[in-house]
Amino acid sequence: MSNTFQVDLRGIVDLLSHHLYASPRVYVRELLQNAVDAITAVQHDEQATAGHVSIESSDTTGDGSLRIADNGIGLTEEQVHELLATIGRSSKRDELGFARHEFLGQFGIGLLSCFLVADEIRVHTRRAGSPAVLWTGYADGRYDVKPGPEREPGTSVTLVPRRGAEMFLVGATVNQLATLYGSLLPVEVTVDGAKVTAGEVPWAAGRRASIAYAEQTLGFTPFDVIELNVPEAGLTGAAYVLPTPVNPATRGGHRVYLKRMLLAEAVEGLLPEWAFFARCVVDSTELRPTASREALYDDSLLEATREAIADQLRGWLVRLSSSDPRRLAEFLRIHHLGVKALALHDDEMLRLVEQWWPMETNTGQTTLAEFRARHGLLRYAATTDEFRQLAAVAAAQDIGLINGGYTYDAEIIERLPQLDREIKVERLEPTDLATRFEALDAATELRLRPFLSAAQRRLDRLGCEVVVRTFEPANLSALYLVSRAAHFHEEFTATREKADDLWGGVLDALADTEAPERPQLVLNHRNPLVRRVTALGDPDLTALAVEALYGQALLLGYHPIRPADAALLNTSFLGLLGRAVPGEDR
Ligand SMILES: Nc1ncnc2c1ncn2[C@@H]1O[C@H](COP(=O)(O)OP(=O)(O)OP(=O)(O)O)[C@@H](O)[C@H]1O
Repeated sequence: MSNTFQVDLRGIVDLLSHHLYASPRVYVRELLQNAVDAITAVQHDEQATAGHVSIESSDTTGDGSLRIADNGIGLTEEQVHELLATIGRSSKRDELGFARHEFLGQFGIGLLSCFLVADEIRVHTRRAGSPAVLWTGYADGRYDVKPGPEREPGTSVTLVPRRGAEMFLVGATVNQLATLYGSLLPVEVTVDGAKVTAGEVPWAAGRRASIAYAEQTLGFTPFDVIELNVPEAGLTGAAYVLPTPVNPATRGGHRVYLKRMLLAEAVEGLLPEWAFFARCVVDSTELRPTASREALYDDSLLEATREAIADQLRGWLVRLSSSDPRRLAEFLRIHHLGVKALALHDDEMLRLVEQWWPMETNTGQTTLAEFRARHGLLRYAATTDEFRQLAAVAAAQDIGLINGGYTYDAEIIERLPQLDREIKVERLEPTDLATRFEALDAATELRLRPFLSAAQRRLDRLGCEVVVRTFEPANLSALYLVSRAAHFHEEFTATREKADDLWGGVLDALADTEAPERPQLVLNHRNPLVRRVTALGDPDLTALAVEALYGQALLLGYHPIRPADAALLNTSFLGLLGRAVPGEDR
């Protein structure tokens, strides 16, 4: 024996309201959609008069109910039984069950959303050539059908509000919702007699109208407007470039219309992540909604559309670079983070950054292209700290240096040879500069030996090696240089000290057997103060001065100050102050 499933309507309505639809407000959208589809259907059938949808809110009906009337195709009694009373049945699918292209609806559940705000739905309908029918559906799952009063072909749906949902049916709310969802519909819609449809899509009405639309609906005056056109998705629209920076991690949503009915105001997935600098408003005839009609169905067409829009945005940037570089520079000032993120995997964007984005160098702000033209290669410091340490010394020795420490910059520089094998890139490390330091002559070296060993004794416990060299600029007294290996070793030792026995054992097994070079304090013998310090006769004062130079070099290079360093800075400062202030202790 075969039986038929029973459906508990209350359960279904509960499911829809809590899990499918974001808010009961969507009932206006579903009703509008049915009315527009009915008009579309009649326009396909015969030579029809202009379609019209009129909504009367509870302000006009006066009895708390809402009525929406269309002059669409209407239903016969047989269709009423089949379509209105069967959940999931829709006239908008073809024999194979695919959504028919010309309609907005497809799932056969839209009318149910009215039960989110109504206890009772009355549908008064007539198909041309058939008698009028009155169908009444109740929230508890019952419905009845009887002959209705005479009327023109078409349908009117009346909602009797549920207790507590009356506010969804009042004029102001209904007007706001009909405008939100339906203002671009190709069929005229009125609410309590006032027209809410605009006719033309705003991005087709010229640049000025398009900008005014962005100001009104998106709340900003765009930096620029890019026209969008993706024929395979039947998509037209505009991408509005944001006039202020946004966090690349926050995903911007886009305003999407499907067949001129608003899908949602913050749809994700329409643009690739890198294009966070644009907000789009688009209308598509081919993209599909999810059943909630609040998001786009993620299929291969959406993917192809995303790529096509990405191409159009990329094309805009490239065009700007050739036709209006100053405007491009302005754009980059606002959105450089996004463009740089994109440059990490997109050659065109990489070229754009190389040509147009000014980076910090030790000879001022210049683009990578200019830098390369001047210095022959791209020499960079990988962190801002390293750059600060090296910039002045490198400049004094006529070595150009780029600060690769800002977000993405080092990766961008490293990726450039992939674009053009002619481009040479070199990472400069603090210790690389040591080779440019000149050794002292033998006599001076000999003379400084006692000073050096005293200084070394003083700094041994801090794990630092003291050397004296001559280098430019002369006004720089001392540099603290840490190689990458030494830097790693410092971190490693700190971890080993904190680790428990088991983990410590593992770390020991990993440790390099050879001790790495120690950090160096390089004193500059070209600096007059350093010369005087090396010539001091007083051992206590020498020690204080060496410690002060060490501390100053740490600070200059933005090195981390360990507790031992802080203690040393403190004693040397107070010691020197003690020496400098005249008078006897009392
Ligand atoms: N105003 C109307 N005029 C004519 N037929 C209508 C009207 N409203 C509903 N119908 C009929 O009732 C059927 C069911 O409507 P319902 O809104 O539940 O689903 P749908 O519009 O087919 O799909 P979706 O769930 O995607 O909205 C429709 O397919 C349509 O045939």
